[in-house]
Order: sequence, then structure tokens, then C-alpha cells
Amino acid sequence: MKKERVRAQQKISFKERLGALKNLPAFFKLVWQANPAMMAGNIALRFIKAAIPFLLLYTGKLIIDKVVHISGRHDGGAEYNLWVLVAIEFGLALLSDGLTRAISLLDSLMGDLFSNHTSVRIMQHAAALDLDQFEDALFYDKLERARQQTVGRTVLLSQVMSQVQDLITMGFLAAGLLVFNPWLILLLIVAILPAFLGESYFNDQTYALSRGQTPQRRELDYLRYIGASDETAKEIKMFSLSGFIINRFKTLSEKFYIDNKRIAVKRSIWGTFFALLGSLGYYGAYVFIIERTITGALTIGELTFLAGSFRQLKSLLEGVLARFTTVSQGAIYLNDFFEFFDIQPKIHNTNKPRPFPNPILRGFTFENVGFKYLHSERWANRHLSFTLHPAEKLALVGENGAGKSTLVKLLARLYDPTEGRILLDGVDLKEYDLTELRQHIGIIFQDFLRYQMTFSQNIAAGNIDQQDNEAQIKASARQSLADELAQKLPRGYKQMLGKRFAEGVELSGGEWQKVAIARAYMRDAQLIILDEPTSALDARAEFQVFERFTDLTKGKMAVLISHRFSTVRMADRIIVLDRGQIAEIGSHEELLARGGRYAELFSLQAMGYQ
Ligand SMILES: Nc1ncnc2c1ncn2[C@@H]1O[C@H](COP(=O)(O)OP(=O)(O)OP(=O)(O)O)[C@@H](O)[C@H]1O
Repeated sequence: MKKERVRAQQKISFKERLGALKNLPAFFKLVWQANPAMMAGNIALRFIKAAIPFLLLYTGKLIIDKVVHISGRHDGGAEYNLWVLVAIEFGLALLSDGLTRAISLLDSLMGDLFSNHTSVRIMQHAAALDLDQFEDALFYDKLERARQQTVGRTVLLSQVMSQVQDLITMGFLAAGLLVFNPWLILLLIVAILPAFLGESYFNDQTYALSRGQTPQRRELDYLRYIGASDETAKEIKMFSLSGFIINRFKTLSEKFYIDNKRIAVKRSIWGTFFALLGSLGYYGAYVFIIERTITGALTIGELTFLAGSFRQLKSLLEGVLARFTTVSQGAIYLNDFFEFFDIQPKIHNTNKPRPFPNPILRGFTFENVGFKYLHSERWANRHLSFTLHPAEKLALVGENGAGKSTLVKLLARLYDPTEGRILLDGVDLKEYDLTELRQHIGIIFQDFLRYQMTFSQNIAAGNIDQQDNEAQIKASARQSLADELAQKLPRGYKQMLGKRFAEGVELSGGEWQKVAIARAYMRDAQLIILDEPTSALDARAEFQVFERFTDLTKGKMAVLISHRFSTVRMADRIIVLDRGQIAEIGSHEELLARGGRYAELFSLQAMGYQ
């Protein structure tokens, strides 16, 4: 699928880039929402600024004509009007400088606001999406690009504004030329057209090349990362892999350089030729204007005005064309940005969600539940039928990949069943308020997050509304044995954890688990799910953690996933999963007596401990 995508990207042509400009109105709507007043101010200032070049040139013309007129009279007398004109020109120059500064200030402030505004919108939207959407590679690429382009969008903002401003300036100047001599416009087009065509041709080439190089560029980034990073240093050193990585980097980057050089050289040679044509056009026009001045058809003031307008128009047009590449490139990235916002979650509340039952009276019932992951042909869970009763402790066992984690994710509605249904107190889980459902479930995943935040925040993550409730945080920590750990840290509960930030302390795998388990105690959940959270704890710690767990969750429902039978046997009932299906269900004693799969796995582990 990746290959197809890369090929599709290579084909993006000049026309398509032009088409991407259709994203701009929606983009500016967002900018407007970020701060309407600043946007309106910016537009007004730019409009005034756009008129200044024309006004300056025209005042210049009036001044020169006046000077010529006065000096022709040979009386050398001062002319009141002349000084007014000079003062106007001076005022215009001052205004222009002031406007430039004000516009660039507004641009940068708006850029900051807009980038904050969109970052928040991206996070809000991402938070509302389904877990399986995050697991889809295409979606993930889109999210990544939407996120990474924040800076790009800020640049795009000021570039589009400048582009429009320059086009307005050009409109003023072109109107001047048209009034004096329409032929000059034609000459201008002839002078610029070859450069324009050349520019777009080479832009296409460079763009296609750069898109085509995307996979290699990603590989280069990856090599650069594993070649020099704190996370990889240990293994790269021990396996002496640096030579191998550097050689691969050299080969790839060399090829890159050669491809890019070929286009750059061609572009430069043709560019010189087109610039020559442009200058020819300009001097052609100049000769024409001088000629008309000598014959008296134009005044000297008009000569300077027209020559100045022509020169400015030429350089503005060149600038606008060059900028078009960057603008359209930015507009293409907006596709990803807007497509990301078009994605809607499939798991959401019904129109009239039911309040979550408190207390739960009949429990959770799985009715022939089956689940397939997105893009997967295999059933991760199938034909699951059982009830988790109030106050019951249920353990899930089974080999790696048997479907244990999938089952608990279905319970928490991180996914909805592909077939069958899950009932809570006799009503489909989908009918309940999603937020309330998640509030009543405390779940600690196998791959729980190690927040690079303080010890206290790591625990409060289980119920962030209580982040200032020190007593509750400490009580939760005591229950999961994390409290002893906090005593040993230099800053106790205020200790920064992890290596990412200054003064952070890294914990061992088991220590992180104790911190994570404390999160489950932070909320008064009716169902607590622990998905192998004790795998890294030593035997004594695990025993203590579960001893407390059973005490603390008395009267509550709990689901435990563990590969250790010493833990599993504490549960009221055990479900043995095999390739997604229920192989056996019953208490530890019942299952041992049955002499089936559970008994076999149990004795295997018992042998290991002998
Ligand atoms: N996010 C996912 N996308 C696609 N397939 C997945 C995903 N997560 C798990 N699977 C597949 O679903 C099956 C069940 O996985 P699950 O994580 O539920 O197993 P498990 O019993 O918890 O395994 P373990 O003991 O290794 O944690 C596996 O075959 C796995 O490859």
C-alpha cells in the first residue's frame, strides 16, 4: 500500500498543485477564527501598503515634471507646490516603513496564535477518534503530516497574504502603464513568459524528484537517528554497527546529491538564459519610452514613472511566480490537514445515552462476541459468551496472541464487537454514556504510559481531576507499593520521572509498574482491569500487590490478565483463551480437577519453579 501511495504522490503535477489552492479559503477561515481582529487589521494594512509603490512613483513623476518646469523658467524661484509634493513623498516613504513593520509584527503574532489554535484543534480531534483509527497506517501518516506542518502553515499564512498584496500592487502599476501605453503591458508579458514557463517546468521536475525520494529520505532520517542517539547507542556499540550504518547513509546521500545536482545545474543554465530574455524585454521597453520622450510624446516625469513601473512590475511578477511554488506546496499539505478533520469516530454516544448504572446489578454479559482488527482477516476474539458478575474477580489466561488484551479493550469500548454484543445489566453497552462508562472502569494496560512528568502526576493521571489531592495520591501509592519508592527519591512525590527532562530520574521496569498500578486506585471505579501490570515485579512484590488488590477491590469487579498462575489462582473464575475462543472457564480448583488445558499449563509452570 505504501508503494502505491508514493507513486501517487510522484504524479502530482503543476495543475494539481494549482487545484490545491482551493484549500486556501477554508484555511483562511481557520486563521480568521484564531483572531478576527488581527486578521482584519492585517488585511487593511496590507491593502494600504499595496498602493504605496504606485503612489510613490506617481508623486516622483509629479516632482520631476515640476522641477523641469521650474528650471525651464530660469527664475530659480521656489515653488510652494513642489515642496508639498516632496513632503508627500517623504510621508509616503515613512508610512511604507511603518506599515512594513506593523505587518510583519501582525504576521508573526497571528502565526503564533494560529499555530497554537490548530495544535489544540488537532489534539481535540485526535482525542475524539477511535483507537483503530490510530492503528491505521494511512490515518497515521495523515495525522503526522497534519501535525508536522504547523510551522509550514504559519509560513503559508504570511506568504499568501504577501502574494495577494503584491498582486494588488501589480494591479495599480499595470493600470498606470495601461493609461500611458498599453503596448508596454504586452512587452512585459513577453519578457516574463519564458521565465514563468521555465520556472514551472523545473518546479515540476524538482517536486516529482523530491516526492519520489520520500522513502529514501525517510530511510536517511532513520539512519541518522539510529547512528547517533542515546536510545540506540548501547546496541549499536555492542554490535559494532556504526560502520554499516554510515556506509548505507553515504551510499544513499551520494545518490541523492547526484540526482539533485543534475536538476539544479540545468535549472541554473536555463534560468540565466530566461533572465537574459527578461532584461532584453525591460531594455526594449526602456528604449521605447526614451524614444517617445525625445519626440515629446512623454514628459521626463512620465519617463521615470513608466520605466520605474515597468521595472517594479517585472520584479514583482518574478517574485509572485517564485512564491507560487511555496504557496501551492503548502496548499497541498493542507489536503492532509483537512482530511484529518474529516475523519469521524465510529464509537460515539447514541442520541440519548443512558446513565451508567451505579451500582452495577447484573454485570457484563458477552453474547457470542467476535472481533477482527481493522485490515485483518483473522478473528482476534470469536464466539465469546460469558457473564462477569458483580463483585467477581475474573482472570484471563492463554498463550501470547490468544486475545486476552483484545477482550478487555472490548469491555472498555475502545473497540466495538464485529459480531455479537456486550450487555451491561441487560442493555447493550453502546447505549450507555461513553464518558461515564470509561470513568467507571479503571484500566492499566500492559503497555501503560510512562509519563515524563512528576511522580505525583504519574499517579494522578488515573483521575486527573484529583491532581491536587495529595492525600488520595499518597493513599493510592501506598496501595500499589509505590509509596516506598517515593520515599527513596530525592524529591519524593515532586520528583520528575524519566530521562527526557532535566533532573528526571529513570525507574526500573517494575518500579514504573508500581507507579502505574497506583493509577487504578485513583478512581472509584466499579470495574478494575489489570492487563499484565505485574510482569516486571519480583515475586515478593507481586504477591504483596495482589494481596492488597484483592482486599481493596472487595465488592468490585476485576479482570486480571497474567501469565503467572500464582496470581491467576486468586481469581474467582478463570477463562482460558485459545486462539481467541474460550477453551475453558471455571475456578482454579474446578479447572485443575478437569485436567484440561489449564491444568496442563499450570503443571508446566509449577515444574519450572521446582
Ligand atoms: N492493534 C492491533 N491490530 C491488529 N491486530 C492486532 C492488534 N492487537 C492485537 N492484534 C492481534 O490480535 C491477536 C490477539 O492479540 P491480543 O493482544 O489480544 O493477545 P494477548 O492474548 O493479549 O497476547 P499477549 O499475551 O502477548 O499480551 C493477536 O494475533 C494479535 O496479532
